Amino acid sequence: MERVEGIQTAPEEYIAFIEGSLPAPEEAKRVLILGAGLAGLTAGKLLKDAGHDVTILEGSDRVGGRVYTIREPFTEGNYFEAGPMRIPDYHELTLALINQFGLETNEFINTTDNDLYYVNNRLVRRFQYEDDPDILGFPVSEDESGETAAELLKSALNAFYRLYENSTDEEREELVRGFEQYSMESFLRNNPVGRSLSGDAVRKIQVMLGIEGFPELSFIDIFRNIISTIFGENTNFLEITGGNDQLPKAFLEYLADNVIFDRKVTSVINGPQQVVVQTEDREGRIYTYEGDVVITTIPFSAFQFVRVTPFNSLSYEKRKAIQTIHYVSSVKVGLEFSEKFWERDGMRGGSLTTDLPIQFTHYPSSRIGEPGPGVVQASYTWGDNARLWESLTDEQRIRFALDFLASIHGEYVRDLYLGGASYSWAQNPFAAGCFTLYAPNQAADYPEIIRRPEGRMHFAGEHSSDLHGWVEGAVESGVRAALEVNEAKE
Ligand SMILES: Cc1cc2nc3c(=O)[nH]c(=O)nc-3n(C[C@H](O)[C@H](O)[C@H](O)COP(=O)(O)OP(=O)(O)OC[C@H]3O[C@@H](n4cnc5c(N)ncnc54)[C@H](O)[C@@H]3O)c2cc1C
Ligand SMILES: O=C(O)C(=O)Cc1ccccc1
Repeated sequence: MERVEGIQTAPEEYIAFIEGSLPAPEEAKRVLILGAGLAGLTAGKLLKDAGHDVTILEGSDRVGGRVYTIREPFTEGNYFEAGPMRIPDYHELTLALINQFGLETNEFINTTDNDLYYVNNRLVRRFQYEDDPDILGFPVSEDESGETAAELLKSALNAFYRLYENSTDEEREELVRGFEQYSMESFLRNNPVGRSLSGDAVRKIQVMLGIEGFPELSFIDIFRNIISTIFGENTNFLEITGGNDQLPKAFLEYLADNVIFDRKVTSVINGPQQVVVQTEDREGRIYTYEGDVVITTIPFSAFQFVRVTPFNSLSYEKRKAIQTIHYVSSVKVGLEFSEKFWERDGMRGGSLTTDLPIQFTHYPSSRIGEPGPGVVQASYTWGDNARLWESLTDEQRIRFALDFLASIHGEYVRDLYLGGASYSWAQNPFAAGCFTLYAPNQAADYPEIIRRPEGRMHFAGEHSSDLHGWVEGAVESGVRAALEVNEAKE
């Protein structure tokens, strides 16, 4: 499935702002930025470069937010990405930042013909499955047999896909409004513009394309953010060699004087003359900061614990969006082994897809062929599937993930196991979820409501972009909010 042109592309001039600078402002402002994730760091750097007085208040003790590379307890420089692992090579703003900071990248090998599928107790390779799409035993209907999940999905989406691809921006807005009522599952089962699929064909798509975790969520948002990207046939991905946390850390070198850690924001006074932000540190000590404007990048899930006054300084719609925007959960488990056994099993990058609770396993794309220990992202789950793992302790997640890997690669891998780590984003109070995916009936009106400034408050973060769940969405929103503040007249 090709990526639809115009999806996931930021405004052209944003690259110029990142590579150059914002236009000179009429007057410098005191800017308070809430959150030192990629949105806050991007906005902070642009506004500092433009001459504003920037303070970034971060609740945790590190920059990066959902960009989080876990390095303990792994050995020899190994790590696993608890957050982003892959950057599409057309996410130009993210690539511009990576290049600006001189960071090295390597291909993230998202899929190979050797990919493993372990479904309905059958273990096959991708080339075998593509040769015989019924090999995994989904009881699809007669006219649905002989088609892979991607082919079934493409046939069901084609009409909408063509409509969307050949539409102007205005026509796309109408399309979004016309189709926002559909969940992924309802669209596929009762297709308003094309082929409807049986429940078992939908199940095959959900398992094989990993969206079984959230079939009840917005068809439009899943189409825009997953289908034409991750499963786009010609999407190439990259990763930052040595860990994706090097991008936020590179920002910190430049913004060290502007970021204040251990400052959990508890309230914002969005006043007519200025803003006042109150924070707490881990010992409960209160710190208050004054500014001319505030940019909040705090995920709207966690933002519900921040008191904003005067109450009417935020509109009813904004408060409704803060309270009702949907966040998907996610849990990842990384396991280190003394040998890269997976390479002997033909896995050099690529993935395992399974109906077992681990859902997705991703094999390393770097240090391939080098002797010594390696870390496998043994489990990556979204939505309902992630909730299974949230119920477990770190040790239980590691043990279950090891059990499932051993059932696929052989019991001998247990003897090679060195150590592991897991991470649940729903259990991080500064994220309270993994990323935004709209529920039905949110895709048309929410974008404008979420991102529009109100009073002296500006809103950035992946939730405020149309690239939900991507670093690119965070960066794009940081540029937009910085531009708004830079141009705002007092
Ligand atoms: C599991 C997972 C996998 C992902 N995979 C990919 C991928 O492969 N490719 C990709 O491009 N993107 C991926 N993403 C999405 C990407 O990580 C996010 O879109 C992006 O990092 C969000 O950046 P942000 O600045 O909007 O938010 P965040 O990174 O969440 O930053 C918000 C900041 O605010 C801080 N904060 C929160 N509450 C408070 C408070 N009350 N007071 C003070 N500070 C506070 C947080 O600590 C955080 O530092 C993934 C995300 C997850 C979780
Ligand atoms: O690439 C990934 O793993 C992501 O998390 C990106 C993403 C974005 C939106 C929905 C699902 C996955």
